[in-house]
Amino acid sequence: MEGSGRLLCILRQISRKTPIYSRLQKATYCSGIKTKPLDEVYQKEYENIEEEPAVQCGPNKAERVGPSTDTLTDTFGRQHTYLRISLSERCNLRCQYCMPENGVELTPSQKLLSSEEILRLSEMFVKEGVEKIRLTGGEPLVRKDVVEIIRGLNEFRDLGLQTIAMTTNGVTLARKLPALKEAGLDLINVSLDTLVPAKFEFISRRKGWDRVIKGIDTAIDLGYSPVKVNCVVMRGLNEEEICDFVAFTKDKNVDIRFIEYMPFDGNKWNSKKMVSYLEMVDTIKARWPDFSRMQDHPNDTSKAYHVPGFTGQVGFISSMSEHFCGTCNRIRLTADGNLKVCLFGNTEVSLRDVMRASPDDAELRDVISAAVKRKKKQHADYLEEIEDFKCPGDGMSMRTLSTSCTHSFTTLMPAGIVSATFLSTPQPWNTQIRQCWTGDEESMKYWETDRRARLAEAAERGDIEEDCDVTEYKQDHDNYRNISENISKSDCDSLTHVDTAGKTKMVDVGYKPDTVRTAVASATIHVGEKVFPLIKENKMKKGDVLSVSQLAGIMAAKRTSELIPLCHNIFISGVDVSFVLNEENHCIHITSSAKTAGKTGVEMEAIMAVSVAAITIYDMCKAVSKDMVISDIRLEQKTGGGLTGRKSLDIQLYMVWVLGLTGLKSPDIQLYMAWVQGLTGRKSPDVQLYMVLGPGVDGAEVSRYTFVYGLESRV
Ligand SMILES: Nc1nc2c(ncn2[C@@H]2O[C@H](COP(=O)(O)OP(=O)(O)OP(=O)(O)O)[C@@H](O)[C@H]2O)c(=O)[nH]1
Ligand SMILES: C[S@@+](CC[C@H](N)C(=O)[O-])C[C@H]1O[C@@H](n2cnc3c(N)ncnc32)[C@H](O)[C@@H]1O
Ligand code: SF4
Ligand code: SF4
Repeated sequence: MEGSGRLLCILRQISRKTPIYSRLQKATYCSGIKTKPLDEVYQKEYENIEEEPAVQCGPNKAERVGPSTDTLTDTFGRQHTYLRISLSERCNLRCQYCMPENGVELTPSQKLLSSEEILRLSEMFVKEGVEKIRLTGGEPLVRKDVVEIIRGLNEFRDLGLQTIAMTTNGVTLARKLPALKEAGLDLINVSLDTLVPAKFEFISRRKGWDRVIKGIDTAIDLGYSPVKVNCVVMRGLNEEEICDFVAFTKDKNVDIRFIEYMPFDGNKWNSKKMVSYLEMVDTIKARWPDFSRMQDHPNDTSKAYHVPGFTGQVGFISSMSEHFCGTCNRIRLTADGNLKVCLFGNTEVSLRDVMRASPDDAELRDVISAAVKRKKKQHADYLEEIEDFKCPGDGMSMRTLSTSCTHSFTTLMPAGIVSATFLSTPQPWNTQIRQCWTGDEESMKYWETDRRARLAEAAERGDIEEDCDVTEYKQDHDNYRNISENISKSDCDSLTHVDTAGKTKMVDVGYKPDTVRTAVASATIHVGEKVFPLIKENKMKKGDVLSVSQLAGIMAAKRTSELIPLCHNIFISGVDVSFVLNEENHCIHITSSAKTAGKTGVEMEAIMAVSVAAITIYDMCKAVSKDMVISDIRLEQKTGGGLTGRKSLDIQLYMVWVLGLTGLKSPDIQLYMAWVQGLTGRKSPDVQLYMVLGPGVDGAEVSRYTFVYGLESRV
């Protein structure tokens, strides 16, 4: 709807929502060109309009919830009644999808907004029609004057401010929330991406899971309802926890909001890591078929759902697959005082400079109005620029890729019976994630360098928040060390493939018991500077190099016995191939893991997988350059084999759970682990856990414990 039609619509909205006629004095044409005051031109129409239900108007069907003035109305008729203020650029976590490991470059403190400046700007925004202010960041709670700021905002209720909200990582929430509430905080959103403490540490590169849970519980205890919990879902990292998170809403009044992973500068986003809203709904419906949609609130970013009978609810923030720009009512203020009219927009205008130059609000209003009028219709333009972004129509291919991820477990719940399939290998969890979290070189480096030293450095820099226990960060991380440290080098004392007469023979493994065996292999292909960017940006004419090579590797592993003469044909229960791109050296590191439950090992399959994946990369890229070198094909580690294997399992534990978790919790597993550690003298013993779960036992819960301890578990 263009011109006067849209304007009429706006007028209808305003008449419905705004009893104060004077607000109309400031309204202008939606084209953004300043014109005569509305009362002169459209008085007649205004008078003829009766109150009526919400009208969706304009090409974007903008829903007006608030009576913001023209200053905050954009050219698409969207009224911006929701201001998000970043209180700090700093953060006490380093979530991989959000911040680089060493944090962001910090603005000098004199350039940051003081609390007085934040309050002055807020007051002006509220006078212009902002009804909701959300404090965010960085991490808002690292700001020392946060309580004073909320107290100051609370003074603006009479001016029209209805809601003061905060989004926090929750690490220090439990302690600070009573004061925040007393100062006037109405709503709280807490971010939590995993229910597995050790995984939390991997994702956020800091400890603190238990603190966040405590923060959520404190918020519930203090009467916040619902407490919204934000979970960014990333394939290969936490997607398998979606149902666990839904189960979390069974008895807790929380609103779990699954967020589609969004691309931001340098956060290594790629479409394969993104799990779309519809895919998540499918996953949940497979377990709870009556999982259903609820009524959304206007302007909500999330689509509300629930499992009937559950206390809490679920939401999906589908910024990528189904954007909600049409009803956008948000603007943002950065910690250094820039106004950002769109989360994805590049344009920012400094309100700080205008404000510091003049005590008069009029100039500020003009600058804000001009910026709001420049706001684009939606962020799709930005997404189209991201070559890797594909609409979730191709969700199937994403799903296909994810099925090769060996560490993930599925929790299958046919009515009343709990069973779970655990495919994790007996390595510390971080190694498993490293294999699955493809292409993330930064994470690889992180685990490979001495984190204690780096944490001490961070503490010295003051990067770690004052009230976070630094000593906690410095704790020994032995638990997470790669198990390969503990596996002695293969004792090649005899060559079993050659018989005494020097002829070849296939070793009879018939007498060996079936045991679970895993192998990890790696290879490197140096592709050179011409080819590297084409692979990285997925621009190779022949197709998606990494996806094709991944499939080639997996297929090759399955056919190893046909190609290597004396190899046994074994049943492979899982195989995964992943890649890490090394920009500096223009090479790709390929890792594979293979798994079987049989009489002989799977290292040949793992080695085959990386070899063929490397050759396939060569094949896909040879038209661009033939200067590629495949090197360093090797076995990284091998586990399993029971008492007859060279790198034998330390122990197999059998456990039976029939009475639910009351009788068996994390400490029990800890106890067993201590016992096995004592028995074997190894810090990370190689343990296979067989579990028989009875009805009423939460398989997912049990799996979390075993996952944390890096146990191989079979149910
Ligand atoms: N596209 C887009 N996504 C946003 C915007 N604001 C928040 N989000 C998404 O919503 C997620 C959760 O943000 P929160 O800080 O909890 O805020 P919120 O969802 O607006 O909170 P409510 O006020 O409870 O609706 C973010 O991680 C983003 O993914 C926005 O302006 N545009
Ligand atoms: C940037 S954080 C700031 C507030 C606070 N530090 C926190 O983590 O809640 C606000 C929200 O943005 C989400 N977020 C950050 N990076 C994201 C990304 N790449 N994709 C989707 N959501 C993201 C976070 O999970 C969090 O819920
Ligand atoms: S806690 Fe929030 S601001 Fe900090 S790194 Fe994580 S998402 Fe980003
Ligand atoms: S991307 Fe921009 S326009 Fe779209 S909802 Fe977010 S802030 Fe609004």
